[in-house]
Amino acid sequence: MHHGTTITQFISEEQRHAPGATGEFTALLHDIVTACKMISNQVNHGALIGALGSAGSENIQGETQKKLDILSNELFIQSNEWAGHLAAMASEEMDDIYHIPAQYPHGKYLLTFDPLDGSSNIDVNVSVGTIFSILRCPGGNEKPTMRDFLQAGAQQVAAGYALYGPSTMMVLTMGHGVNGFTLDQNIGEFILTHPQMTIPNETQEFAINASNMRFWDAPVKRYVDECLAGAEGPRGKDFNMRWIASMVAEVHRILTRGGVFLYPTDAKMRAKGLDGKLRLLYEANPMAFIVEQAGGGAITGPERIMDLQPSNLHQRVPVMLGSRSEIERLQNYHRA
Ligand SMILES: O=P(O)(O)OC[C@H]1O[C@](O)(COP(=O)(O)O)[C@@H](O)[C@@H]1O
Ligand SMILES: [Mg+2]
Ligand SMILES: [Mg+2]
Repeated sequence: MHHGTTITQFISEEQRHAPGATGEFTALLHDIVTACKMISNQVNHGALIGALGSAGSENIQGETQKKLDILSNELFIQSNEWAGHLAAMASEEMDDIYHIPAQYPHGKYLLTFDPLDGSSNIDVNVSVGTIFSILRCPGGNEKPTMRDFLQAGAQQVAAGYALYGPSTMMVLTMGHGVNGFTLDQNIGEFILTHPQMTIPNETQEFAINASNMRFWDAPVKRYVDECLAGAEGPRGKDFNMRWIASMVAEVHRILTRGGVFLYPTDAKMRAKGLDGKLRLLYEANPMAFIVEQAGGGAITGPERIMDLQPSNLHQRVPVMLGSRSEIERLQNYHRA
């Protein structure tokens, strides 16, 4: 019986055609895959291993950390620090960059990650995920600094996410389209189940946290109002709405059946000195890379996310992503 293509086979096959590939990148992705399998295992066991609930601490963004946020962060580090592919790492759950300990060899890549995205959903047993992005380290691997991480999203070498839902999936781009893999728990391997994922251009589904409606800027208000007006409104069609509060699950839905996801900035955030909710380096950029590689668009409102020059590690940005024609419309509304 043919079991299908494993993620390891898939990555190795792609790298075989990459000029100058040393195997370092392939090995790095392998370690990331292993980390996600370990996190999947912890998330699946939930209350059985006492993993639910809050850890009683806060991250640099002032958000309460869940036990599984911290555990996932540790698993990601342990799995990726030893092999010599990385110069440094950065994570939502760590204030500063993580230097590779001196006893391990250093490599040429940088890894940023959100170890557990949507963690407010953990205790209610709704889908969560892991998001990651791989960059080259421009300053060499001897003394990487925070500045090495401040690269536009367009510089990403690869990006992906793991989704811990009814099944565990890994969705990956290495800059040649987007492919999805499903974890076969019996053999412990991700198998290619969703080759060449693409986002339909048109859609009738949007996702936004409407509890913030009274704080929205005019272009966002206009867009949502027009969707809500349905067949009788200017759009001439009815729209459906979803809000999971796990960006990974929202992006996965959009990759599967189209749609748009909006987490805009608003008056309430600006009053707190924030530019958005989602983080540029380990949420917005990797998701923008995946969405664009699947034929969709990803903007802040007026600008393409992957063109932004980051100014700090935990920078937040407004995010609008999904079906291309809707993203173009939203961009036009923001530029009008
Ligand atoms: O709770 P809100 O305001 O609806 O925000 C939901 C958003 O927050 C996030 O959960 C942020 O990620 P973290 O859980 O990693 O902090 C996104 O995944 C999601 O889209
Ligand atoms: Mg997150
Ligand atoms: Mg998180």
